Amino acid sequence: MATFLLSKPCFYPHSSSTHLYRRDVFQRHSIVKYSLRQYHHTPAAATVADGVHQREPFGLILPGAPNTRSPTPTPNTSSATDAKPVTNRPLSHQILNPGMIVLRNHISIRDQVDIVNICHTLGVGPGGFQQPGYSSGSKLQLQRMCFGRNWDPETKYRERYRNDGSIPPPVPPVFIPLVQSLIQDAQAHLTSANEIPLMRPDVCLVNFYTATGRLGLHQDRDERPYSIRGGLPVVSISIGDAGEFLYGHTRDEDKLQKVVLESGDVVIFGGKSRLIFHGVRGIFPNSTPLPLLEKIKLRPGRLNLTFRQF
Ligand SMILES: O=C(O)CCC(=O)C(=O)O
Ligand SMILES: [Fe+2]
Repeated sequence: MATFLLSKPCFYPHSSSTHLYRRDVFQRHSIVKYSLRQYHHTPAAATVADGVHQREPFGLILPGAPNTRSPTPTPNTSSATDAKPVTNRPLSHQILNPGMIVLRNHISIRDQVDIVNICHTLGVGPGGFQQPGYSSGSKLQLQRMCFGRNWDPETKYRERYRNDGSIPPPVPPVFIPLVQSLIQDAQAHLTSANEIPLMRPDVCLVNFYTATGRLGLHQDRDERPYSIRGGLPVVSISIGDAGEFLYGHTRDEDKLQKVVLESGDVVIFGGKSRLIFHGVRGIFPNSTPLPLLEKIKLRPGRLNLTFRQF
């Protein structure tokens, strides 16, 4: 039976290095239990006769075996006890703005695999991935699935049903403690925990960008006033290919700042940055870490989950 672990980083230095190492803190749960028992009873499949849109299932995991190539050899200068994090990137953080932080490499490869598995299973089911668009016919340059509440570029959170007649699955419960522990990790780096308040995620947008994917500059401002005015943070997890993320308190492209988000990175923006403008300018193709591709045949591209409290 497949298992599901959400491990969070642990802030204690390894005895022989300044790198920080993870500790697994959550119990393993069954992904099969979550994805199949809980969610696959959602509404009947849409048909053309209903006058609703058909949708091609979009899977995150490609058929076939994962990449079994061993990672590029690196000179082994360390002793046997001097273990390296699996992606060779240390845990670190960067405060980007008041109320906005990036936690680097905070999602373990094992958890990334489990997150991909959950999003794949739900993504091919009712309420799964589709390319959002406008009534004019123009489309966003990504595949998207919502958890908890339907969000549409025109009707925002107002329409319960999607154009294919389905409703989104709820936020998988196993994500809730993960998101909350990420917020707590962020708070530990701030002068005051109030800069990024704790929240309980009940909605999430799950985006998948292929090599040509992107997302225009926008604010996440459609959640309830309680959430927006309270500065309850958006917690954004990136997996797969790296992406160039733009942000700033302005729409002026020249004044925006940018940061490259890699697999396992987490951006949190709340408090004074809750309404920050942000977008994804592009994807760096073939930049998914090999240790991830050795465990799961993730489709080329970038997966991003943004959790919010509605
Ligand atoms: O993909 C990202 O990093 C950002 C996604 C985002 O801003 C959104 O879905 O609202
Ligand atoms: Fe956003």
